Amino acid sequence: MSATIIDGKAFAAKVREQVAAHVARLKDEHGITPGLAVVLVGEDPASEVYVRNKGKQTLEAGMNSFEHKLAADTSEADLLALIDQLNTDPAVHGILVQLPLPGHLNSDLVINSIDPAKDVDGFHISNVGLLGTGQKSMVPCTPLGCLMMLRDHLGSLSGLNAVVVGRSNIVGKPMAQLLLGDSCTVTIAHSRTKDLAEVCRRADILVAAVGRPEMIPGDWVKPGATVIDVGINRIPAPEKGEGKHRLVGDVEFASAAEVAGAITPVPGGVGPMTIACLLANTVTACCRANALPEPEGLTA
Ligand SMILES: Nc1nc(=O)c2c([nH]1)NC[C@@H]1CN(c3ccc(C(=O)N[C@@H](CCC(=O)O)C(=O)O)cc3)C=[N+]21
Repeated sequence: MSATIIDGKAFAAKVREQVAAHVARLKDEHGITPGLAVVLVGEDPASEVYVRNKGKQTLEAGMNSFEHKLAADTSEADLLALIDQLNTDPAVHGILVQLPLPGHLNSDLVINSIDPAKDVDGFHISNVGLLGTGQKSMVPCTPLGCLMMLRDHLGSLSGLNAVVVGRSNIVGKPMAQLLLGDSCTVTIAHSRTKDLAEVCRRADILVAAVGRPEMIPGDWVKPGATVIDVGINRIPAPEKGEGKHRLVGDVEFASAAEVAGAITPVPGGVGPMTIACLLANTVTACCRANALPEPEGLTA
């Protein structure tokens, strides 16, 4: 293995320290405590673990955490009423509605009912439009975390060929916008892309966000490239015992690490950075709501 491992877990811990320091200052100097509300509809066990981790890290950073767990059959009207209440609650600076929502709920409608200033996921159409036009916005947490790691590792991204594999609204598209904002030449590839391997081999920066376990082998990676693996896929691991699972990314780590200049591992890469950026976005939203200076280095 020749690649540098980009330690997202350690990086995320540093980001959380910066967040905590800023939160302490907001409390001391202004008597303000940032608050994050997380809304979970239904009882997906994986989501519950994730929501619990977010709540724990929010409190550890000195912020308030408000968890709202609703039944799987909650009506759209009830969910919209809760969001309305959170929109007007001055103690709530950030609102996250855990996705995916149960099928009977229109997630576009729900997301777009969140006050854009409190939309710490950056999924509201108004934030999407602001990001796309290079204006100040709330930036989606996963792509923001990827950008922080890329800037930290590479310094300038200017002029580099970036290939984003995956075109989702939550990762692929906003990631492409951020890379364009840092003057990369950006290609968005996806499952229908012709000669995907060739396209990937041109990438100085390869971001994999397709959600298919180990889909990208090492021989699709340009020697020396920086590889960001967004995938978090749970696959059976009979070698660990019956019914056991392990996490893998969208990139075949062992072979890619032979070729890449740097690579993020799964777990311990993009995942922890996503949660750290959620906390960072909550502080940013709180500062903006109170017309106070924003934390430096924690926004795009
Ligand atoms: N509105 C909304 N916003 C989200 O940001 C959002 C969401 N809905 N729905 C669910 C997904 C999933 N997600 C993860 C974040 C961090 C880890 C993470 O920290 N993973 C650890 C491993 C955790 C483990 O061991 O299971 C790691 O990669 O090292 C995982 C998953 C955010 N999501």
